[in-house]
Amino acid sequence: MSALGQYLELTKPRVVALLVFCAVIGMFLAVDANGQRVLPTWHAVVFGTLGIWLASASAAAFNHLIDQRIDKLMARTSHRPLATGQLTPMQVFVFAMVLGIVSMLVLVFLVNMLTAVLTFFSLIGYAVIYTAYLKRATPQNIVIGGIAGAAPPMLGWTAVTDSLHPYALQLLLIIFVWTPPHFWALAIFRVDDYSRAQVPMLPVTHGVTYTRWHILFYTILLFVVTLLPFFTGMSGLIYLFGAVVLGAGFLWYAIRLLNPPDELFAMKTFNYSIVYLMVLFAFLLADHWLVDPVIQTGFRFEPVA
Ligand code: HEM
Ligand SMILES: CC(C)=CCC/C(C)=C/CC/C(C)=C/COP(=O)(O)OP(=O)(O)O
Repeated sequence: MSALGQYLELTKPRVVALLVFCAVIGMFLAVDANGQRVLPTWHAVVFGTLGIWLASASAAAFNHLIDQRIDKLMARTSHRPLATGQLTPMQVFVFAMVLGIVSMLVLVFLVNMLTAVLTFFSLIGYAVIYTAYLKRATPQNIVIGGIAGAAPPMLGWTAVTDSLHPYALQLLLIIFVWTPPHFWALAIFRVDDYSRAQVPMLPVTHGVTYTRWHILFYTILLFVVTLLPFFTGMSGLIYLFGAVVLGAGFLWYAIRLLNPPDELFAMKTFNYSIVYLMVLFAFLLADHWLVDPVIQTGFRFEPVA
């Protein structure tokens, strides 16, 4: 792989693509203090996206740096630039720092301080709190660490409005509850990797059966949490339809995973989780802009004056 390809690999491009997709949708879901739709300025969209993307890429590069010992031991990650020695730790450190600093400059000077601060906490939350500490400390690592990965729609929202709205926190909550079934499905498939590297992921510490039940529990919780945008008046019937159909699909996978038909089923569940989140957010967006708010149902959130 070319040097450019190696650096690109450090940024976890596919994961970060979905993070940024959710952030951009967060921008286009923003409402003002009166609950009216806000059309974001091109300035907020371009620089907000750039800043959030650079910060996520920086966090991903720091994760490569801190996890190099673990990555070398796992089949899934053994090809990574640091694991193979194609890049040096110093190169990765400088790259991660440059991305992080540029992202902060963009957000502080071209977006707003609130988004910069929240993005900074997300970067530290993933790169330091999750990677350097939680990942090695507890099987609840990805549940708690999931808060950082769940932040992007909220960051997109604040990039546009410069204020935090309960609706934005609802979007964070959706990704937060989605993360455990997303990750544990993969961890079941890769349990040998994690046990070889002695990372205390749930299937290693508590076994695969226990993890399957946890996936089902979080998938039920996710089904309930994804109804919130409808019942708080943030979204309408188009979204409700999408959330119920997608959620029923996820439940089908989670229930089947208790007695999987084949070895690959956990991986299929993991792949579904990614399609699920992408399409769910597309439904939020479509619902927000395609339907006249007057015919939306549900209860509209009334801000406190
Ligand atoms: C703490 C939270 C999370 C953990 C522990 C986690 C874990 C993982 C792992 C281990 C992979 C496999 C990566 C690879 O093989 O390269 C993965 C893939 C992926 N994750 Fe997550 N994830 C988390 C949160 C998220 C979030 C918040 C998003 C997006 C909103 C996301 C989107 C994706 C995507 C799109 C892939 C597929 C990448 C590919 O095809 O290579 N993840 N995740
Ligand atoms: C600023 C901001 C929004 C930051 C969020 C950063 C970010 C890239 C979150 C995604 C979460 C993720 C890929 C976790 C996997 O880490 P892992 O170490 O468990 O997986 P690995 O073994 O594939 O490295």
